[in-house]
Amino acid sequence: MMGRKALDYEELNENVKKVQYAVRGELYLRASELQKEGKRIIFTNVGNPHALGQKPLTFPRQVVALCQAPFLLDDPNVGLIFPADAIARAKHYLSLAPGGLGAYSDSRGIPGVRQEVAEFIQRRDGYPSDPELIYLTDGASKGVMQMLNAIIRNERDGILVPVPQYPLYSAAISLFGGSLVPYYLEEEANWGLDLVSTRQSVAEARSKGITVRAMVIINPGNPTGQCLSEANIRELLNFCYQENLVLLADEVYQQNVYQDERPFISARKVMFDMGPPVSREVQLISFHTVSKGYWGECGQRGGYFEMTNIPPKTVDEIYKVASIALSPNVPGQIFMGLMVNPPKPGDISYLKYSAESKSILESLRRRAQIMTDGFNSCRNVVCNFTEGAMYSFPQIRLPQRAMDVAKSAGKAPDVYYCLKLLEATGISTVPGSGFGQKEGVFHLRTTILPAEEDMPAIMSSFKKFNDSFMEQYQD
Ligand SMILES: Cc1ncc(COP(=O)(O)O)c(CN[C@@H]2CONC2=O)c1O
Repeated sequence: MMGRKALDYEELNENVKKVQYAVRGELYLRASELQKEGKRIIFTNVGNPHALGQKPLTFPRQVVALCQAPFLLDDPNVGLIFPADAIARAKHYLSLAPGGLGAYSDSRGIPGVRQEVAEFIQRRDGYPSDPELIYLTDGASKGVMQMLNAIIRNERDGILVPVPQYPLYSAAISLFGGSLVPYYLEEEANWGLDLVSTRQSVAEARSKGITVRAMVIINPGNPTGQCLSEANIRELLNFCYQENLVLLADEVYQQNVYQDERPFISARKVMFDMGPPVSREVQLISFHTVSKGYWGECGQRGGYFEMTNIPPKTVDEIYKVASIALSPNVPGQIFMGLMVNPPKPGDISYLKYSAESKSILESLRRRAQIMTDGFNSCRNVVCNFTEGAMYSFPQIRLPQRAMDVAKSAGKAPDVYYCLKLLEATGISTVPGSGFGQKEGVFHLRTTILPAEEDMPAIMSSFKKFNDSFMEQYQD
């Protein structure tokens, strides 16, 4: 009888078996089953704009199409189909990528594209940025995982993560064998940050022998949608300075802002505005992606992280690890270059690019309002407005009887509710338990991405389900 094999379940790395990732968890799997049975499913579980009908921006696709098929550039009719600035840009990127899109690039990404990212950051923040400290990655996820892997040494290393949080963080911390140290966002304060309770969380972790090493902020927030004010970010930077924490600033939704009171401001800009000692001492990693914003190019897997105040020897180690994967995907890098360096006023494609972008962003803003109002029209639902990002995270107040029935079915109350919602309406959401929430309080996360014309019908379908659910289970 042969002994167990390395890839038998029982023999797997325990960290692999422990890891959870709710965005594609039980609800998603059930929704996929129902879809196979022919039920119409509205997949609002993932912030995946093009999967819900959003059209890609024209200019980037024109440039990448020409980069993917450079023989088109030799066609005498190419100018009849592609605008001159797309042709010029494609030639520019092909000159930056020796061997074209089929060749590995530098493990940190194409230098010329990293230069474009540095110039974008300089324009955005008003402070110099060094392309040598910017690494292009296969989506922001890979950058986040690489940095967490570098920081976590063992299970006594803690990472401060906002709760509710985007489960990439809990999953990666678990996978790398570290400890998640939660800091709770205050729903009643519009998902605001409470540093007093955060300090308590750090003190409690330290009393258990945890070394808190880094703090994650997600701004704008996922799933909560809040936008941090400049004052909030200053507070956080002072906190990281005092507690000697690395700040991991996840800013992938920086283009997705739907209110004017708190426009996006980067952690890096606030840090440099503060000046020394904070601007010299706090180690900061900032993340961005082409998956979000009004681009929504999730499948292209374009992302970057920028390192600030990181010692050269550490940068060398980060480079070494990046080299293991040889090269970030090259098309994704070109999408990143195009996103940070889009057509400018006067360019042939500027008007079209600007009109397309504006239309998407304005529609997202309207959809955020429609969804928030729809949830708040239900007597047992309370929903903060989606100030930014792409999600709505309503609190669902459930009758005790519903919670008892859920428990007897072996389900968390919000999982039970979301499964019933899915079966009744085809709306596929993620239960709040997948993001973390305070004890006894239940939420669901959906996206504001369904087509605007479908939104009213979706919200009335939700309200019809919710009201009948409440009637069925009222105490
Ligand atoms: C806060 C945050 N950071 C990073 C990522 C990863 O982005 P990349 O595509 O660049 O790897 C996501 C994706 N958001 C997931 C995907 O869709 N729904 C979500 O909650 C995210 O929400």
